[in-house]
Amino acid sequence: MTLETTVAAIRPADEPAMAAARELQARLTKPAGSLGDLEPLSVRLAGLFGACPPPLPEPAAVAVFAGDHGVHAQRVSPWPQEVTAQMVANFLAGGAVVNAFARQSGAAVTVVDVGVATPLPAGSGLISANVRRGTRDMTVEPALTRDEARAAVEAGIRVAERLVADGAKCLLTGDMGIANTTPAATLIAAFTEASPEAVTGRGTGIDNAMYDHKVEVVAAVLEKHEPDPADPLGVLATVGGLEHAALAGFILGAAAQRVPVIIDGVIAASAALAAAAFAPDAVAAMVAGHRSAEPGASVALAHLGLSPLLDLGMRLGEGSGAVLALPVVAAAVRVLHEVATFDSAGVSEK
Ligand SMILES: O=C(O)c1ccc[n+]([C@@H]2O[C@H](COP(=O)([O-])O)[C@@H](O)[C@H]2O)c1
Ligand SMILES: Cc1cc2nc[nH]c2cc1C
Repeated sequence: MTLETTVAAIRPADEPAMAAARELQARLTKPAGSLGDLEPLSVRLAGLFGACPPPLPEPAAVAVFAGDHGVHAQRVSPWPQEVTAQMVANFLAGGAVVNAFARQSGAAVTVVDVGVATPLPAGSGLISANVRRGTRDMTVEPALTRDEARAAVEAGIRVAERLVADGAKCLLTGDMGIANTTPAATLIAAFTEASPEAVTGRGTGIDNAMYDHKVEVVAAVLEKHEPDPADPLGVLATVGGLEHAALAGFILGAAAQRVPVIIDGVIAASAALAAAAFAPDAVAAMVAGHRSAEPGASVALAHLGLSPLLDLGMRLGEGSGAVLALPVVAAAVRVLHEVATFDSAGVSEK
Protein backbone atom coordinates (compact mmCIF):
# COMPACT_ATOMS: atom_id res chain seq x y z
CA MET A 1 0.00 0.00 0.00
CA THR A 2 1.02 3.60 -0.44
CA LEU A 3 1.62 5.95 2.47
CA GLU A 4 -1.82 7.51 1.98
CA THR A 5 -3.77 4.22 1.79
CA THR A 6 -1.87 2.89 4.80
CA VAL A 7 -2.67 6.00 6.87
CA ALA A 8 -6.32 5.77 5.79
CA ALA A 9 -6.49 2.13 6.98
CA ILE A 10 -5.42 2.97 10.55
CA ARG A 11 -8.38 2.92 12.95
CA PRO A 12 -8.75 3.74 16.66
CA ALA A 13 -8.56 0.99 19.27
CA ASP A 14 -11.74 -1.08 19.72
CA GLU A 15 -13.43 0.08 22.95
CA PRO A 16 -15.68 -3.00 23.51
CA ALA A 17 -12.64 -5.31 23.19
CA MET A 18 -10.78 -3.18 25.73
CA ALA A 19 -13.78 -3.27 28.10
CA ALA A 20 -13.92 -7.08 27.73
CA ALA A 21 -10.21 -7.36 28.57
CA ARG A 22 -10.62 -5.14 31.66
CA GLU A 23 -13.57 -7.21 32.78
CA LEU A 24 -11.65 -10.48 32.27
CA GLN A 25 -8.60 -9.10 34.13
CA ALA A 26 -10.90 -8.38 37.11
CA ARG A 27 -12.07 -12.04 37.21
CA LEU A 28 -8.64 -13.71 36.99
CA THR A 29 -7.19 -15.46 40.07
CA LYS A 30 -4.91 -12.64 41.25
CA PRO A 31 -5.42 -9.42 43.17
CA ALA A 32 -6.55 -6.61 40.86
CA GLY A 33 -3.55 -4.62 39.60
CA SER A 34 -1.02 -7.21 40.78
CA LEU A 35 0.45 -7.61 37.28
CA GLY A 36 1.29 -3.91 37.12
CA ASP A 37 1.98 -2.62 33.61
CA LEU A 38 1.09 -6.00 32.05
CA GLU A 39 -2.61 -5.42 32.75
CA PRO A 40 -3.08 -2.19 30.76
CA LEU A 41 -0.81 -3.67 28.08
CA SER A 42 -3.14 -6.67 27.69
CA VAL A 43 -6.09 -4.27 27.46
CA ARG A 44 -4.36 -2.18 24.76
CA LEU A 45 -3.51 -5.31 22.73
CA ALA A 46 -7.13 -6.46 22.90
CA GLY A 47 -8.20 -3.01 21.68
CA LEU A 48 -5.72 -3.18 18.80
CA PHE A 49 -6.80 -6.68 17.73
CA GLY A 50 -10.50 -5.89 18.20
CA ALA A 51 -11.35 -8.91 20.40
CA CYS A 52 -10.45 -10.42 23.77
CA PRO A 53 -8.20 -12.30 24.12
CA PRO A 54 -5.91 -11.05 21.35
CA PRO A 55 -3.55 -13.62 19.77
CA LEU A 56 -0.18 -14.44 21.32
CA PRO A 57 2.59 -12.39 19.62
CA GLU A 58 4.03 -15.52 17.97
CA PRO A 59 5.70 -15.83 15.56
CA ALA A 60 7.44 -12.45 15.95
CA ALA A 61 9.74 -10.75 13.45
CA VAL A 62 12.32 -8.00 13.99
CA ALA A 63 13.30 -5.92 10.94
CA VAL A 64 16.67 -4.18 11.14
CA PHE A 65 16.66 -1.16 8.78
CA ALA A 66 20.17 0.02 7.86
CA GLY A 67 21.22 3.40 6.47
CA ASP A 68 24.06 5.92 6.40
CA HIS A 69 24.16 9.65 7.08
CA GLY A 70 25.74 12.62 5.35
CA VAL A 71 25.95 14.36 8.72
CA HIS A 72 28.65 11.82 9.65
CA ALA A 73 31.03 14.24 7.87
CA GLN A 74 30.43 16.69 10.77
CA ARG A 75 32.19 14.29 13.21
CA VAL A 76 29.17 13.48 15.37
CA SER A 77 30.17 9.81 15.82
CA PRO A 78 33.57 8.30 16.60
CA TRP A 79 32.93 5.29 14.34
CA PRO A 80 33.80 5.04 10.63
CA GLN A 81 30.81 4.92 8.30
CA GLU A 82 31.75 1.53 6.85
CA VAL A 83 30.78 -0.08 10.20
CA THR A 84 27.14 0.17 9.04
CA ALA A 85 27.76 -2.21 6.10
CA GLN A 86 30.05 -4.41 8.19
CA MET A 87 27.35 -4.82 10.85
CA VAL A 88 24.79 -5.67 8.13
CA ALA A 89 27.06 -8.57 7.17
CA ASN A 90 27.28 -9.52 10.86
CA PHE A 91 23.44 -9.52 11.19
CA LEU A 92 23.15 -11.71 8.10
CA ALA A 93 25.75 -14.13 9.51
CA GLY A 94 23.83 -14.31 12.81
CA GLY A 95 26.68 -12.91 14.89
CA ALA A 96 25.29 -9.65 16.30
CA VAL A 97 23.67 -9.07 19.71
CA VAL A 98 20.22 -8.85 18.09
CA ASN A 99 20.71 -12.31 16.59
CA ALA A 100 21.65 -13.80 19.96
CA PHE A 101 18.72 -12.09 21.71
CA ALA A 102 16.35 -13.14 18.90
CA ARG A 103 17.37 -16.77 19.32
CA GLN A 104 16.68 -16.36 23.06
CA SER A 105 13.23 -14.74 22.51
CA GLY A 106 12.17 -16.77 19.47
CA ALA A 107 12.01 -13.87 16.98
CA ALA A 108 13.09 -14.06 13.32
CA VAL A 109 15.58 -11.41 12.14
CA THR A 110 15.13 -9.66 8.78
CA VAL A 111 17.73 -7.16 7.54
CA VAL A 112 16.79 -4.33 5.16
CA ASP A 113 19.24 -2.10 3.28
CA VAL A 114 17.24 1.12 2.92
CA GLY A 115 20.21 3.48 2.58
CA VAL A 116 23.64 1.98 3.28
CA ALA A 117 26.47 3.94 1.62
CA THR A 118 28.65 0.91 0.87
CA PRO A 119 27.32 -1.40 -1.88
CA LEU A 120 26.16 -4.68 -0.33
CA PRO A 121 26.12 -8.04 -2.12
CA ALA A 122 22.57 -9.26 -2.86
CA GLY A 123 21.47 -12.61 -1.45
CA SER A 124 22.07 -14.14 1.98
CA GLY A 125 18.57 -13.02 3.01
CA LEU A 126 19.14 -9.27 2.73
CA ILE A 127 16.12 -7.24 1.58
CA SER A 128 17.55 -4.68 -0.86
CA ALA A 129 15.45 -1.51 -0.78
CA ASN A 130 18.23 1.06 -1.07
CA VAL A 131 16.76 4.49 -1.81
CA ARG A 132 20.14 6.24 -1.97
CA ARG A 133 23.62 5.47 -0.65
CA GLY A 134 23.30 7.53 2.50
CA THR A 135 21.56 10.85 3.13
CA ARG A 136 22.97 14.27 2.25
CA ASP A 137 24.64 16.32 4.98
CA MET A 138 21.68 18.06 6.64
CA THR A 139 23.92 20.83 7.99
CA VAL A 140 24.34 21.89 4.33
CA GLU A 141 21.07 20.89 2.58
CA PRO A 142 17.97 18.74 3.24
CA ALA A 143 19.00 15.15 4.00
CA LEU A 144 16.51 13.77 1.47
CA THR A 145 14.04 14.96 -1.14
CA ARG A 146 10.38 14.42 -0.30
CA ASP A 147 10.28 11.67 -2.96
CA GLU A 148 13.23 9.89 -1.36
CA ALA A 149 11.65 10.14 2.09
CA ARG A 150 8.37 8.78 0.71
CA ALA A 151 10.21 5.90 -1.03
CA ALA A 152 11.85 4.96 2.29
CA VAL A 153 8.52 5.19 4.21
CA GLU A 154 6.85 2.98 1.59
CA ALA A 155 9.75 0.49 1.72
CA GLY A 156 9.06 0.17 5.46
CA ILE A 157 5.34 -0.31 4.84
CA ARG A 158 6.12 -3.10 2.35
CA VAL A 159 8.40 -4.89 4.84
CA ALA A 160 5.63 -4.81 7.47
CA GLU A 161 3.12 -6.15 4.93
CA ARG A 162 5.47 -8.93 3.85
CA LEU A 163 6.32 -10.07 7.39
CA VAL A 164 2.63 -10.15 8.39
CA ALA A 165 1.72 -12.00 5.16
CA ASP A 166 4.40 -14.53 6.11
CA GLY A 167 2.67 -15.09 9.46
CA ALA A 168 4.16 -12.59 11.93
CA LYS A 169 1.77 -11.73 14.76
CA CYS A 170 4.10 -9.11 16.24
CA LEU A 171 6.64 -6.80 14.59
CA LEU A 172 9.74 -5.39 16.28
CA THR A 173 11.79 -2.39 15.13
CA GLY A 174 15.54 -2.57 14.58
CA ASP A 175 18.05 -0.08 13.17
CA MET A 176 21.70 0.18 12.19
CA GLY A 177 23.38 3.35 10.99
CA ILE A 178 26.55 5.03 12.17
CA ALA A 179 25.65 8.65 13.16
CA ASN A 180 21.90 7.93 13.18
CA THR A 181 21.40 9.22 16.75
CA THR A 182 21.97 12.75 15.38
CA PRO A 183 18.96 12.74 12.98
CA ALA A 184 16.99 10.86 15.68
CA ALA A 185 17.64 13.78 18.06
CA THR A 186 16.67 16.40 15.44
CA LEU A 187 13.46 14.51 14.60
CA ILE A 188 12.52 14.31 18.29
CA ALA A 189 13.20 18.03 18.77
CA ALA A 190 11.17 18.83 15.63
CA PHE A 191 8.13 16.78 16.69
CA THR A 192 8.14 17.58 20.44
CA GLU A 193 9.66 21.10 20.40
CA ALA A 194 12.11 19.96 23.11
CA SER A 195 15.50 21.72 23.14
CA PRO A 196 18.59 20.27 21.41
CA GLU A 197 20.19 19.75 24.86
CA ALA A 198 17.17 17.74 26.06
CA VAL A 199 17.17 15.32 23.12
CA THR A 200 20.84 14.87 22.25
CA GLY A 201 22.71 11.95 23.76
CA ARG A 202 26.07 10.25 23.57
CA GLY A 203 25.08 7.67 20.95
CA THR A 204 27.67 4.92 20.69
CA GLY A 205 29.66 6.67 23.46
CA ILE A 206 31.25 10.07 22.74
CA ASP A 207 33.46 12.34 24.81
CA ASN A 208 32.41 15.74 26.17
CA ALA A 209 33.92 17.71 23.28
CA MET A 210 32.12 15.63 20.63
CA TYR A 211 28.90 15.78 22.67
CA ASP A 212 28.97 19.60 22.88
CA HIS A 213 29.61 19.75 19.12
CA LYS A 214 26.74 17.29 18.45
CA VAL A 215 24.31 19.54 20.38
CA GLU A 216 25.47 22.48 18.23
CA VAL A 217 24.94 20.45 15.04
CA VAL A 218 21.38 19.51 16.11
CA ALA A 219 20.63 23.16 16.97
CA ALA A 220 22.09 24.44 13.67
CA VAL A 221 20.12 21.92 11.60
CA LEU A 222 16.85 22.87 13.32
CA GLU A 223 17.57 26.55 12.81
CA LYS A 224 18.46 26.07 9.14
CA HIS A 225 15.47 23.96 8.08
CA GLU A 226 12.76 25.02 10.59
CA PRO A 227 10.96 21.65 10.18
CA ASP A 228 7.16 21.86 10.49
CA PRO A 229 5.79 19.05 12.74
CA ALA A 230 2.46 19.24 10.88
CA ASP A 231 4.32 18.02 7.74
CA PRO A 232 5.90 14.71 8.84
CA LEU A 233 7.17 13.82 5.35
CA GLY A 234 8.90 17.20 5.17
CA VAL A 235 10.44 16.68 8.63
CA LEU A 236 11.74 13.21 7.68
CA ALA A 237 13.16 14.59 4.43
CA THR A 238 14.92 17.65 5.84
CA VAL A 239 16.28 16.40 9.18
CA GLY A 240 15.72 12.62 9.14
CA GLY A 241 17.35 9.51 7.78
CA LEU A 242 16.43 6.66 5.48
CA GLU A 243 16.13 4.08 8.29
CA HIS A 244 14.11 6.57 10.37
CA ALA A 245 11.69 7.08 7.46
CA ALA A 246 11.48 3.33 6.75
CA LEU A 247 10.80 2.65 10.44
CA ALA A 248 7.99 5.22 10.39
CA GLY A 249 6.48 3.30 7.46
CA PHE A 250 7.05 -0.04 9.20
CA ILE A 251 5.17 1.21 12.29
CA LEU A 252 2.32 2.57 10.12
CA GLY A 253 2.21 -0.76 8.24
CA ALA A 254 1.89 -2.66 11.54
CA ALA A 255 -0.86 -0.31 12.77
CA ALA A 256 -2.81 -0.59 9.49
CA GLN A 257 -2.78 -4.40 9.88
CA ARG A 258 -3.67 -4.17 13.60
CA VAL A 259 -0.47 -5.98 14.56
CA PRO A 260 1.50 -4.77 17.61
CA VAL A 261 4.90 -3.22 16.96
CA ILE A 262 7.51 -3.19 19.73
CA ILE A 263 9.52 0.04 19.61
CA ASP A 264 13.25 -0.37 20.36
CA GLY A 265 15.45 2.66 21.16
CA VAL A 266 15.88 6.30 20.26
CA ILE A 267 15.87 5.80 16.47
CA ALA A 268 12.59 3.86 16.55
CA ALA A 269 11.14 6.35 19.05
CA SER A 270 11.89 9.21 16.65
CA ALA A 271 10.25 7.23 13.84
CA ALA A 272 7.25 6.54 16.09
CA LEU A 273 6.77 10.31 16.48
CA ALA A 274 6.70 10.62 12.68
CA ALA A 275 4.21 7.72 12.44
CA ALA A 276 1.97 9.39 15.05
CA ALA A 277 2.16 12.67 13.14
CA PHE A 278 0.95 10.86 9.99
CA ALA A 279 -1.74 8.91 11.87
CA PRO A 280 -2.41 9.64 15.58
CA ASP A 281 -4.28 6.32 15.97
CA ALA A 282 -1.06 4.45 15.10
CA VAL A 283 -0.03 4.88 18.76
CA ALA A 284 -2.54 2.13 19.64
CA ALA A 285 -0.26 -0.40 17.89
CA MET A 286 2.95 0.75 19.64
CA VAL A 287 4.51 -0.98 22.63
CA ALA A 288 7.63 0.68 24.07
CA GLY A 289 10.07 -2.19 24.56
CA HIS A 290 12.62 -0.44 26.76
CA ARG A 291 13.94 2.90 27.95
CA SER A 292 17.10 3.62 25.95
CA ALA A 293 19.83 5.55 27.79
CA GLU A 294 19.56 8.21 25.05
CA PRO A 295 17.63 11.12 26.62
CA GLY A 296 15.68 11.76 23.42
CA ALA A 297 14.05 8.35 23.69
CA SER A 298 12.40 9.28 27.00
CA VAL A 299 11.28 12.64 25.57
CA ALA A 300 9.71 10.88 22.57
CA LEU A 301 8.00 8.13 24.60
CA ALA A 302 6.55 10.69 27.03
CA HIS A 303 5.21 12.70 24.07
CA LEU A 304 3.54 9.53 22.74
CA GLY A 305 2.15 8.62 26.20
CA LEU A 306 4.03 5.29 26.23
CA SER A 307 5.83 3.80 29.23
CA PRO A 308 8.67 1.40 28.47
CA LEU A 309 8.49 -2.21 29.69
CA LEU A 310 12.20 -2.60 30.49
CA ASP A 311 14.77 -0.12 31.84
CA LEU A 312 18.19 -1.73 31.61
CA GLY A 313 20.36 1.24 30.63
CA MET A 314 20.81 -0.21 27.14
CA ARG A 315 21.79 1.94 24.13
CA LEU A 316 22.73 -0.53 21.41
CA GLY A 317 19.94 -0.33 18.83
CA GLU A 318 19.62 -3.19 16.30
CA GLY A 319 16.23 -3.99 17.87
CA SER A 320 17.98 -5.50 20.90
CA GLY A 321 15.73 -3.89 23.55
CA ALA A 322 12.55 -4.68 21.63
CA VAL A 323 13.56 -8.32 21.30
CA LEU A 324 14.25 -8.54 25.05
CA ALA A 325 10.77 -7.13 25.74
CA LEU A 326 9.00 -9.67 23.50
CA PRO A 327 8.59 -12.36 26.23
CA VAL A 328 7.06 -9.70 28.51
CA VAL A 329 4.51 -8.81 25.82
CA ALA A 330 3.79 -12.51 25.27
CA ALA A 331 3.29 -13.02 29.02
CA ALA A 332 0.81 -10.12 29.18
CA VAL A 333 -1.31 -11.79 26.48
CA ARG A 334 -0.87 -15.34 27.80
CA VAL A 335 -2.48 -14.29 31.08
CA LEU A 336 -5.74 -13.57 29.21
CA HIS A 337 -5.61 -17.00 27.54
CA GLU A 338 -4.56 -19.27 30.38
CA VAL A 339 -5.17 -17.90 33.86
CA ALA A 340 -8.23 -19.33 35.64
CA THR A 341 -11.05 -17.11 36.90
CA PHE A 342 -12.17 -17.05 40.56
CA ASP A 343 -15.33 -18.89 39.49
CA SER A 344 -13.67 -21.61 37.39
CA ALA A 345 -10.93 -22.33 39.96
CA GLY A 346 -13.19 -22.11 43.01
CA VAL A 347 -11.06 -19.41 44.64
CA SER A 348 -12.87 -17.16 47.14
CA GLU A 349 -13.01 -13.42 46.46
CA LYS A 350 -12.44 -10.78 49.10
O1 LIG B 1 18.73 2.32 20.24
C1 LIG B 1 19.28 3.30 20.80
O2 LIG B 1 18.69 4.00 21.62
C2 LIG B 1 20.71 3.61 20.41
C3 LIG B 1 21.44 4.49 21.20
C4 LIG B 1 22.76 4.75 20.85
C5 LIG B 1 23.32 4.15 19.72
N1 LIG B 1 22.59 3.31 18.95
C6 LIG B 1 23.18 2.65 17.75
O3 LIG B 1 24.45 3.20 17.51
C7 LIG B 1 24.54 3.72 16.18
C8 LIG B 1 24.43 5.23 16.19
O4 LIG B 1 25.26 5.83 17.16
P1 LIG B 1 26.08 7.14 16.75
O5 LIG B 1 26.87 7.48 17.98
O6 LIG B 1 26.98 6.71 15.62
O7 LIG B 1 25.07 8.15 16.35
C9 LIG B 1 23.40 3.11 15.42
O8 LIG B 1 23.82 1.96 14.74
C10 LIG B 1 22.36 2.80 16.48
O9 LIG B 1 21.69 1.59 16.21
C11 LIG B 1 21.30 3.03 19.29
C1 LIG C 1 29.97 -2.19 16.74
C2 LIG C 1 28.64 -1.49 16.63
C3 LIG C 1 27.47 -2.26 16.68
C4 LIG C 1 26.23 -1.61 16.59
N1 LIG C 1 24.97 -2.04 16.60
C5 LIG C 1 24.15 -1.00 16.48
N2 LIG C 1 24.87 0.09 16.38
C6 LIG C 1 26.17 -0.22 16.46
C7 LIG C 1 27.32 0.55 16.41
C8 LIG C 1 28.56 -0.08 16.50
C9 LIG C 1 29.80 0.75 16.47
